[in-house]
Amino acid sequence: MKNVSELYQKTQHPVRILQFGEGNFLRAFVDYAVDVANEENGFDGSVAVIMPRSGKTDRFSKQDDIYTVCLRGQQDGKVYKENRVVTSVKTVISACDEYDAFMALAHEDSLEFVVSNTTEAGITFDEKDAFTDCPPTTFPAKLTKFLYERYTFYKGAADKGLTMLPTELNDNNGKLLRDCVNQYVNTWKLNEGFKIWLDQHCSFVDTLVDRIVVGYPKDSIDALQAELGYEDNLLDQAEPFSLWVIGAPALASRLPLNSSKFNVEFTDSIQAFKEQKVRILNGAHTSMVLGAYLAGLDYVGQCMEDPIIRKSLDQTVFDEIVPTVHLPKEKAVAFAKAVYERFENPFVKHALLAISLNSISKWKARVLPTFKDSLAATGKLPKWLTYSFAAFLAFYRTTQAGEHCLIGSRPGNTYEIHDDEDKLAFVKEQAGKGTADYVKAIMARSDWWGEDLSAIDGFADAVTAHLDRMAEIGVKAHIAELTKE
Ligand SMILES: NC(=O)c1ccc[n+]([C@@H]2O[C@H](COP(=O)([O-])OP(=O)(O)OC[C@H]3O[C@@H](n4cnc5c(N)ncnc54)[C@H](O)[C@@H]3O)[C@@H](O)[C@H]2O)c1
Ligand SMILES: O=P(O)(O)OC[C@@H](O)[C@@H](O)[C@H](O)[C@H](O)CO
Repeated sequence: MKNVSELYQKTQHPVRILQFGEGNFLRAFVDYAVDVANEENGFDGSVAVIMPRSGKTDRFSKQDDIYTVCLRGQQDGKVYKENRVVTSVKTVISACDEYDAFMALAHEDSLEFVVSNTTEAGITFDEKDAFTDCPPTTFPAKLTKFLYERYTFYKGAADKGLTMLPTELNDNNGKLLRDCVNQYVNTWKLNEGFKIWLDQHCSFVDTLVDRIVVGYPKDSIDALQAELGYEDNLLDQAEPFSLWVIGAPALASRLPLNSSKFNVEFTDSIQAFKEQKVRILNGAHTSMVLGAYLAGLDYVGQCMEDPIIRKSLDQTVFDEIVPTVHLPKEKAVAFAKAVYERFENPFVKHALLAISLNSISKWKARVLPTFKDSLAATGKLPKWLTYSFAAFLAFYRTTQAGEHCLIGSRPGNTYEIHDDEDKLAFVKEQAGKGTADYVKAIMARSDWWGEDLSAIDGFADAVTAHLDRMAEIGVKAHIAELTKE
């Protein structure tokens, strides 16, 4: 079978976008949108991708950076199927191994935008980074060096400033990125002219993204390749739904990515979109998947078909999450119902284990604010969100280490637990203690949660009781029991 790159060729467009992150999400979202906009809207742009962490780029170069995005799902009550060969990626460069090539991109006359998705762990400041490092470790440090190179090369020209569009799911991602860059500028004592250029001619915009991307579909790849008639080792699978909310209405004309296949909303008020999406969609994922996995399920679609897990999700979403969303109730309910249809998508298998990655920072960002609002509004611990913390603790509880991960177990198999290594080391240390001590030790990590969760009245006892009951009758039976309370 021929490779996709033997059948398709890269389109030639000036590099308008620098992209930090080579992951599945950006390739099925931004690069896909650019590809469509080149065809439909005359965007005339290509993307230079930077791999922010160490790793090889040869899997991209072997295919001349070309790959297929396979969208599968329901739209307007009909089955939607699209196979699009994306040719908008001009190059993929490793910031670590090809530092000079990375810096040379700062001289590209046509460059206008910087997009990123480095996960919620990526936008951060590390005091150990030095200006002389080539490259420094964090994404914001690399970006600061890149911007400085551009400023120097173009002698501070006003029209060479860049617009940063981070897509990480952190709150106020644009501001967060700007703050990190400013911290590097100050720590590295970069010159006043650069500071002014950064302030006046560059901008950092908050954005919110929404599309379920499952990446390379290991289970169905043979059938997909047979259908396509070629081999594609970078194939990326996702749902048809797309939404990119960009917090700068003035960008609409410069970034014509809205098309018949991709939705972009330019608005001044991004926060309402963000709260609704992160609390309902991501919150539903994070509060459901760890317990559902321990109960024997593997994919989101299976959870939607399982009467017990489905009922637990209904009660979590409609009784506990939706009432905390600061939007008219009908709107939040309608959004939740649409999310359910996306979770039910029979064509895209979203693995619970994929969603389990980094559950500590996810529970903090995606569930804790809802938990606290619900507690404040009702004066009671929300039953399901309390249970979700216990499910997280049950999923993480193991003393067995693997390579850069922990090894957990459920009846019938073991599984890998991936999170920050220092967090996993602490969990492993505490896991062998008595249940109440294990719960308190994790809850007391204010540096993980932003506060000491064991200080919340009754929370530690309630979570301990859930863990005891799960151990006694099994996770599935415990969930079933809770649905009847
Ligand atoms: N997959 C989805 O459905 C989806 C949808 C919306 C948003 N997202 C967001 O996109 C992010 C990536 O998802 P993905 O599916 O592309 O995963 P992926 O594993 O395919 O890619 C992860 C990317 O993040 C980079 N990265 C990871 N840790 C980093 C760090 N500490 N510093 C710098 N770069 C780092 C990697 O180099 C890679 O480019 C997720 O965190 C999620 O918040 C994903
Ligand atoms: O991609 P992650 O690992 O940060 O989170 C898992 C899912 O909750 C997430 O990918 C959603 O599917 C996505 O945010 C939908 O837009």
